[in-house]
Amino acid sequence: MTRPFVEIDRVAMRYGGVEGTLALQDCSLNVEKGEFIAVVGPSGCGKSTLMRLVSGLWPATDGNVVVAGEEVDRPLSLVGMAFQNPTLLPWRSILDNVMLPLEVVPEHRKRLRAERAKYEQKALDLLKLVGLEGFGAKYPYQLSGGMQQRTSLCRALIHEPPLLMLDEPFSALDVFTREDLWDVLQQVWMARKPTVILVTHDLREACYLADRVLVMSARPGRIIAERKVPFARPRTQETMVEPEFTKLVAELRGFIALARKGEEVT
Ligand SMILES: Nc1ncnc2c1ncn2[C@@H]1O[C@H](COP(=O)(O)OP(=O)(O)OP(=O)(O)O)[C@@H](O)[C@H]1O
Repeated sequence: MTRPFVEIDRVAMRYGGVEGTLALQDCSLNVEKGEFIAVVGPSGCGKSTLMRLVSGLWPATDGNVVVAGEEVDRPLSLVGMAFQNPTLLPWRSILDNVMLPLEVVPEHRKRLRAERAKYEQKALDLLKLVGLEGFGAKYPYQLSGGMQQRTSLCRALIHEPPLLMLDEPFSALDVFTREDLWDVLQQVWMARKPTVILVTHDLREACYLADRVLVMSARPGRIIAERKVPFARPRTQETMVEPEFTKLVAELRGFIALARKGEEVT
């Protein structure tokens, strides 16, 4: 049997030393290669902390994080990330912001030098895919928040990372833009099958996009429930009005309500 692509084994994370905040405790989960999972849970339960540990941005206080068979002990280069706040570099054009991972990840730098035109075209194609054709030469301040967020999604995808870590990437967007981007992400996932970990507060988003939804307890966070999402792909607006979809969303909402009260999910 092949190993899961991401293995999180009884991880704990405490910020600020022994007296500090215990964000995660006894948190375990596995993600298979090419699987799309969503992590949901009460506010402050440690979802972003979990993302930081898997990306290697913080070391765990206890337990093990293994990605692609290797212990995570430094920031991973095989990961693409997008967060709620797009954090574009204001002095770089939109195109140059999208190209950034190719410049900072050593193994891409050489390829970029040899084939710049090809990668620029790829960045422009991604911008087109998210509805930003013609905006490559603009600067972040010239774009709306939603457009900046779409740029940040392109930046996460440009180097075709095998692992995509998305921490509430759509939460600041209006509902129409958000649902458009769900379809873009679904399209990218279906075409390339990266392994995806998506943190979201939006249960419809989780059920629209993921193969499996994992529910976290209140802080210190750990996984307390999971549900497979059985709907065929590509999922569409019709999927979201199916009774089974509504039922799944309601069930997950019930789990989170219990978690917020510190009660067990059975
Ligand atoms: N850098 C930090 N230093 C100290 N405490 C932190 C730090 N980052 C997070 N925390 C604390 O760890 C706990 C978990 O935070 P985290 O951001 O992981 O939760 P979350 O589930 O992503 O929250 P939300 O749903 O509100 O986005 C919180 O109590 C938070 O205050």
